[in-house]
Amino acid sequence: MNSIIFSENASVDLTAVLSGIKYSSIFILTDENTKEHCLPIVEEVFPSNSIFYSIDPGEKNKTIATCMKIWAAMTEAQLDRKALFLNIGGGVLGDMGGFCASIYKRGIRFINMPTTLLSQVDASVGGKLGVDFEGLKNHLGVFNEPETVIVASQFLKTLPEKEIRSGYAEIIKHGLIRDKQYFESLDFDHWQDSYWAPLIHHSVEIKKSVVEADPKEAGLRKILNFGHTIGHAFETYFLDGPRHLLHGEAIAVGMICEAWLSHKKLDLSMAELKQIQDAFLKVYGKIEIQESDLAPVLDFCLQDKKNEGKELMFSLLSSIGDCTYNIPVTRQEILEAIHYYQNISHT
Ligand SMILES: O=C(O)C(=O)C[C@@H](O)[C@H](O)[C@H](O)COP(=O)(O)O
Repeated sequence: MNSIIFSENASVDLTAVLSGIKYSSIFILTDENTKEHCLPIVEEVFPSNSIFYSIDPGEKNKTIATCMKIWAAMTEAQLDRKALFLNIGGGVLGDMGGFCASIYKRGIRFINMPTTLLSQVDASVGGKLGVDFEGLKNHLGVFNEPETVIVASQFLKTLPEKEIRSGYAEIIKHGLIRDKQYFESLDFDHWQDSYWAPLIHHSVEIKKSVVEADPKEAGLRKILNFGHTIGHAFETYFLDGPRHLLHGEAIAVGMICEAWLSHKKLDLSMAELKQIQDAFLKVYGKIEIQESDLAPVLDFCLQDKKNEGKELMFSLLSSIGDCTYNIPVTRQEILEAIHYYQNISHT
């Protein structure tokens, strides 16, 4: 498992990390947002021969086509196998940059500096790397750990509220799957005023405990995917259109639908289902789903990585704080879950 540094000062900690690694050259990947807002925070640290490369931001650019541009830039810069790759960005950039580093000349070392709340509490742990393919989320990828991850709270100040809210969904998920007390300690009415450092720390601890027990998702790690079968399907379906959803917004919908499935198929009580849906609706409101959305969303669920053969396998809650995996769910049940969501009254 890689080391994770919780940093109060990104420049100081990056300097310390780089001075402990021998490398021939350093390739720094940013996107157009982090180039403007985050790179200046650490720029002074890099040697004069560093190579900087920036990509367009957003999930729609998490593709092999973008990887090919990155690999071309690495090749043009003549990076050798002792080169070091540094990702400064959110989950999309970290997953894709780590993937590029892992494939280039059969793999060079990389460091992650996650800059969004989402990537600090989620992608910072567990080495899931890759890209979307033919519209399917993370369809191509590998497991590979960075040398080090530097989680610097400074970067959060550069984010719009919508991005923070997106990351908050993964924090809520960590409570739901592993720690009821954590879930109940969250203030859904005033989530914007949360003190993020302890939440990031605790979420990382929860995720680490799961990943350490099952690094390659043979079993237990599937609980981290709660809300993601239906959530990823909505995220993918809305990706290019005007109803585009951030990852956290999509999995918030997914977690309400999958909480309903948990109530129907496992022991999640009606009271806890209501507690969960109220929490998400307070923070994310409700999205409009039309009948014509249902068939394509169901088709995307068929491609989920947890499925076995033709069987759709979900991670569901027995109660808040307790998640079980490999629960078969039918297409009809998914439809019912989405109908449940559509019919919730929310003002
Ligand atoms: O780390 C994991 O394992 C997770 O499932 C965490 C998820 O929150 C994360 O979004 C992950 O990238 C999803 O992976 P996928 O295997 O469903 O593509």
